Amino acid sequence: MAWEFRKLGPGENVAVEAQRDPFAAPKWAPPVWHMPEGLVLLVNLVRVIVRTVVFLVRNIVPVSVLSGLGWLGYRFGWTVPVVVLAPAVLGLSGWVLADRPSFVRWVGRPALARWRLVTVYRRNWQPVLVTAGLTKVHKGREYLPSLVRVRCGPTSDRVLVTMLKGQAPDAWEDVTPNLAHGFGAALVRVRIGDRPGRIWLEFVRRDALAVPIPALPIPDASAVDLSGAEIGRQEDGSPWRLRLLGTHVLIAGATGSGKGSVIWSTIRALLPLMLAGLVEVWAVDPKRMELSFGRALFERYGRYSDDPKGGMVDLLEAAAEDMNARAERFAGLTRSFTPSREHPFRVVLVDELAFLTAYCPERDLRKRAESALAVLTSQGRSVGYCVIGAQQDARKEVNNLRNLFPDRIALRLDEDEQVDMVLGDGARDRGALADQISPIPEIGAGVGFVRLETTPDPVRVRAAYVSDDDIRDMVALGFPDVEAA
Ligand SMILES: Nc1ncnc2c1ncn2[C@@H]1O[C@H](COP(=O)(O)OP(=O)(O)OP(=O)(O)O)[C@@H](O)[C@H]1O
Repeated sequence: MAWEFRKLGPGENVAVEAQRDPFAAPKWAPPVWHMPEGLVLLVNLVRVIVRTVVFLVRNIVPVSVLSGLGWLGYRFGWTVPVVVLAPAVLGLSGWVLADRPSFVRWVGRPALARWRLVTVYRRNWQPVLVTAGLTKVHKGREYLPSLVRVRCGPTSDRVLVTMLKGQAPDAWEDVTPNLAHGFGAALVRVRIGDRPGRIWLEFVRRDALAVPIPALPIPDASAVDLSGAEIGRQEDGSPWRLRLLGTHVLIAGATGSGKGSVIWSTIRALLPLMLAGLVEVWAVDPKRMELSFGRALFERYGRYSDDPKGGMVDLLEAAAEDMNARAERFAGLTRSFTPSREHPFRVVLVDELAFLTAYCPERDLRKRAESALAVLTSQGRSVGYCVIGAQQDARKEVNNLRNLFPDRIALRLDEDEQVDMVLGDGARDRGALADQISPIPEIGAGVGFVRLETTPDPVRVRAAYVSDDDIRDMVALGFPDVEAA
């Protein structure tokens, strides 16, 4: 449609639709006002002043320091600011040398957070959010979610965001790839914020778990905590502690995903208590691969079976029977379990659950194994029994005991829908991308996601790698008499 202007008087122009047809009804549009140049300049000047004041207030500390030093230099010469700065620089250097972690915590990280706030997040905030469709335009006005705070960790940034009124975290979860590319991060996860209407965006700058973690040192017996045995590292660099007391653990992962490293790191963490007679590991090893390496250890400090003709099922049934006897004995006496030599904490380790519950050709054995496992997992927690089951296939039809395992670990999985089957509904949307873990062993083996009790958000972890030599050393430690002979 073409428009033309009609001048009605000085400074009064009217925009009307250009019409070729002389008989058409006239169409009128609002007048276009002439804006005096001086007013335009004034408005722009006010804008610049407001922006400068906002910048100065937001950056009050660096601006005050720099202007103070500048003023000293101007008033008394450049040596004065240097003399003023020197003790501060010396003090900070001394701090770094004396206590680097506290310097990083109180100075390094906040300074990095400030820097990334200004140069990465605030700078790209509007264009990225507009492109990702997270802004709204209403009556010609653009509404933009606001950026509250940035915190920097060793490998990731956490950005606190106030969403638009009426927005939900799902809207952000749907566009995490856009946010990752927009802000130059490897990965973005959406976390619940400190109050309704707010979320934390976690921008992963680099993969802290990309390098294998060597086997952890065997702890002292007094340092072993059955409520949190250290078996690897979390993405934020803190130890990954696996709870064993009062729970059962399911480890799901495709072939080569590193289930063995989770199993062996757990045994390694328990070894001192096994040697002290306070923990027993009963191992069921249908694959005869992973666990057979430490067979001697289980036979001496627990039990071991790889017999497909019924030995493995017998072992499970013996465990269930013993557990029942223990439950009867403890009934009404105690509610919390403390391991002793008489009643050691018993870990029942099943390397491939699906073999016993789905693949075993004998129906009778399958049924017996399933019912022994169901008894152990449903009643064993409070009397010092913990079942650790590993399995390659997370599908429901393969393992319908899954829900009896309160704690579950998802290592690399073949399909995205298996993630929620293992970790529970919504886990993948909350960032548990177990199907995207690298199949290259050095990068992805032993890497997985867990859900901790304290937060519904899945946490990325990596188990330490216990090599064959490490296992040999552990076996040697378990047989000091043989070594001495
Ligand atoms: N935590 C780890 N860090 C680095 N490399 C690892 C780790 N765990 C395992 N690996 C490597 O990955 C390979 C596969 O590991 P592993 O045999 O434990 O997988 P799995 O899940 O038990 O497989 P399967 O189900 O086929 O037995 C191993 O050869 C090992 O070298």
